[in-house]
Amino acid sequence: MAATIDLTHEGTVLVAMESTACDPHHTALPELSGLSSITSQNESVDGGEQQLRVFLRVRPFSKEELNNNEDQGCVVFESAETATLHAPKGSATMKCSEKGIGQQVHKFSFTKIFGPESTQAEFFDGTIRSQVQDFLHGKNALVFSYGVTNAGKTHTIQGSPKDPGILPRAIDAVFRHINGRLYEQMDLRPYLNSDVQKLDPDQLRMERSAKTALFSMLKEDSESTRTSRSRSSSSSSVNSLSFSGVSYDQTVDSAEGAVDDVQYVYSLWVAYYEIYNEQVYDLLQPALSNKTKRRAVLRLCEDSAGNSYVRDLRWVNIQTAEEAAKVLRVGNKNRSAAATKMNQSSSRSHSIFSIKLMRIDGADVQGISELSLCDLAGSERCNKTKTFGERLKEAGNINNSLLILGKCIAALRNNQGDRAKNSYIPFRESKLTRLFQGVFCGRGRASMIVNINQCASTYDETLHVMKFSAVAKEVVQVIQPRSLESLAPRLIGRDGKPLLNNGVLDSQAVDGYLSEDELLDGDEEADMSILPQEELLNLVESLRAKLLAERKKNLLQEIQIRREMGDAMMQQIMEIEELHSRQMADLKESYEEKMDSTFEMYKEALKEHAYQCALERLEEEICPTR
Ligand SMILES: Nc1ncnc2c1ncn2[C@@H]1O[C@H](COP(=O)(O)OP(=O)(O)OP(=O)(O)O)[C@@H](O)[C@H]1O
Repeated sequence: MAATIDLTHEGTVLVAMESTACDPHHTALPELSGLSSITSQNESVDGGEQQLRVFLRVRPFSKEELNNNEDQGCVVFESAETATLHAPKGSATMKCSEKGIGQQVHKFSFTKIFGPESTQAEFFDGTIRSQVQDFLHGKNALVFSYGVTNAGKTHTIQGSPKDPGILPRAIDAVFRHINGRLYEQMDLRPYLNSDVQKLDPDQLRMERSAKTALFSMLKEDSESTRTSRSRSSSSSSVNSLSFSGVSYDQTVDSAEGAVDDVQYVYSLWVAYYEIYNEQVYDLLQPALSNKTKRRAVLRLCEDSAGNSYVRDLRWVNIQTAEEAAKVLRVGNKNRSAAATKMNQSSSRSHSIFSIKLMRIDGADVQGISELSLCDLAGSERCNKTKTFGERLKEAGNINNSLLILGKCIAALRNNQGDRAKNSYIPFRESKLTRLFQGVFCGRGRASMIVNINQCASTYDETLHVMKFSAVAKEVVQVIQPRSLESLAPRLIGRDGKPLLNNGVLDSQAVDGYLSEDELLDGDEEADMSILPQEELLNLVESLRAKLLAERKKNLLQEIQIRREMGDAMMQQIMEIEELHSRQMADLKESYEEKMDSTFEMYKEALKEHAYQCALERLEEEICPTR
């Protein structure tokens, strides 16, 4: 079989197959059985280039899907890295190919494919386990799952209590590595993008009580669940997810933890937030008021090095894997409550669970690394969603952020083909891509998980997802080697100014340091409606004054620009006029020359004619005389 893949500049992939001699009902993936080794291809720890790792996970059919005849052999596994999609009858792809547009069969390759029989443990081992190891050694990592609704994204990332996904497994691996070497105080908290804030005793007290309050949200919940459980025996995975069910081969983690980094103790902090309708919400902050259930909108800002971070995001210090599970449960609970309030499905937002790990040596923080797991919203397109009112805005925003993600990936891929080209990458056009920018630009390693189902009814959407992933797989990440200084984060005090750095006051850092307020983006919108009335009036007044001043400035600028443009145009007109009169004079001269020469020609011709006539007349007169 031969196949050609043509990547167009819009980021679409055209795949042409010359033969389709594969069994359309073949879904087993023999090469994948017994998979337990860590994928080591394309790995680089200390900088260098590597391809973006793209993993395909295909979920099994549910009973209802099998009853509804959804199994039409749409997905065929060719090898552990290659799969083909076969358009079923009735799909838009099939209809197009019957009209001679496009192909019925599309072939895609991945870093690794995980078929319907693959277990959660196999998936973790074969995908992000190596990234978790890098994270433990100070590297940043981003994992994001992409696919249509109901394709298995949440199952892959969170899983269920009995069958935990990559997130609980990653946290378990981290605690196994730490192996009791925990920094038990909570006085070093993540700050901005990759700095650390030293909390004073007051702040520490507040931090502790905030953590207790956070976990008490679950207690209330579990009491109400207990009463409701007597009514319904089924409990959702959201409320009962626990990491205790994690079981896999831990020898690698324990061995590595025992050998290196023994001098360090570790402090672990987690945050859980979502991006819905292009607004960032903290999933660990309860609604602002019980009445409106309005949530605070968080701002996306940048530090002095241009790295994005979510301002006022709640970071929670965790001491056990069980505490991390609790944080996840609180976040899931707030997420589903907000979704119910908004009459929205939680799968319409992008949710991000971030883990920050500080390596502490004595009194110094030696390094901080971040692992983020992002469950993207379902990637189905507008025509399939109920596009009215809020839903239209929501669908537009989801599609837009995924579209921008696609554009960024395509631009990254195009730029690497021709480095001189260096075309614009629209990271700033969506919140999601602003957050991912650092990792895509070399501040860590990214992996993409592509989740698909095999249903015939969603074939066209699945094909779209696969095309997206084909572009992503072409991206080569250039990982920046981090110098020793940049490994040590700045330690910030209560006033937001740098404290001691390795025991010495860094005066240069103090001078060059911008406080968080100074770093705020001017163009960033916040949810103003949450401010009290008086503040809003003051804000309106100051904005009005600013607007008037801006208008005046703009008017003066406009007059100046108009004058300059008028002068420039007049100059141009005069030049054109001069050019035209010069051309006219040249033309006149050349026509006069031509006229003179024509006149001379006619004169010669007339002379010749008169001479001939005279000769003829003479001849006639001479003959009779003879
Ligand atoms: N690998 C798998 N093995 C068994 N069941 C799975 C697998 N993947 C997904 N499922 C099941 O399929 C259903 C849909 O999965 P899931 O909720 O994870 O989809 P999703 O892509 O996150 O959807 P949404 O975008 O709506 O959140 C769930 O019932 C889940 O348990």
